[in-house]
Amino acid sequence: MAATNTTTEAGDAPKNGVYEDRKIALVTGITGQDGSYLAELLLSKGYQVHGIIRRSSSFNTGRIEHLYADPVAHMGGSMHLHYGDMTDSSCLVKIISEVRPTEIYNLAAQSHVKVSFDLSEYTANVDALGTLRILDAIRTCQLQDKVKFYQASTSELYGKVQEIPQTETTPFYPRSPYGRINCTFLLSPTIQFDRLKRPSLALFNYTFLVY
Ligand SMILES: Nc1nc2c(ncn2[C@@H]2O[C@H](COP(=O)(O)OP(=O)(O)O[C@H]3O[C@H](CO)[C@@H](O)[C@H](O)[C@@H]3O)[C@@H](O)[C@H]2O)c(=O)[nH]1
Repeated sequence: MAATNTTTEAGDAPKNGVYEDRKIALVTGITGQDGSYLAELLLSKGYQVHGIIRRSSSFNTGRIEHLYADPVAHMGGSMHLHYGDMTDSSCLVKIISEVRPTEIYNLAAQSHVKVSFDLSEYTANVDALGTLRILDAIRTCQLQDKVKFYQASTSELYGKVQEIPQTETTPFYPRSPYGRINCTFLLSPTIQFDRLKRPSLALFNYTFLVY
């Protein structure tokens, strides 16, 4: 896998401060199940897609290799990968300032419920603080009025469900560190950025609730 730092098109200065004509998406968790499907969809819609991936000694790009124009050389096309980590604020600021995305999709997560009991501190660091780091990076790059932000959430918010089916008004009842951490960051964009366009979706195996 060759992670690139391509910023030529993405880093173009906005005309009169307007970014809306550009379709540049930054996807965290792009190597995951949902991130890879999202990247595929965005590319099919003509987006330039930038993904943040963690360094790994074993290959972790199996789900997105077909999205390169040249899958053998891992090059070409509209997908660009950047090494980064949700626990590293400086790399998030650097990537966002270089890419200057018009849309950010935060799908990176320690998403395994059982593992969230075993690694609760790490899960909170990546899932909750990682989200705050992205939001802070958007503000540091002064993009809060220009970027649309999407936060992936989870049906684990409802853990011990209080009503069936769940709706936007169903009370949360998380029963795992993963679910509880998702409750925390679901509220954080509201607190930090009144003006940020920020849909948050609880993902229900591909049925979506929009907040
Ligand atoms: N860059 C970066 N990526 C990370 C980090 N930690 C985890 N990731 C990435 O986050 C992705 C998680 O992928 P999966 O484990 O396959 O999870 P998923 O099923 O796609 O989960 C997504 O959907 C869930 C709901 O269906 C969400 O609840 C979850 O938060 C996530 O967005 C992977 O690409 C993983 O490498 C990190 O610190 N840095």
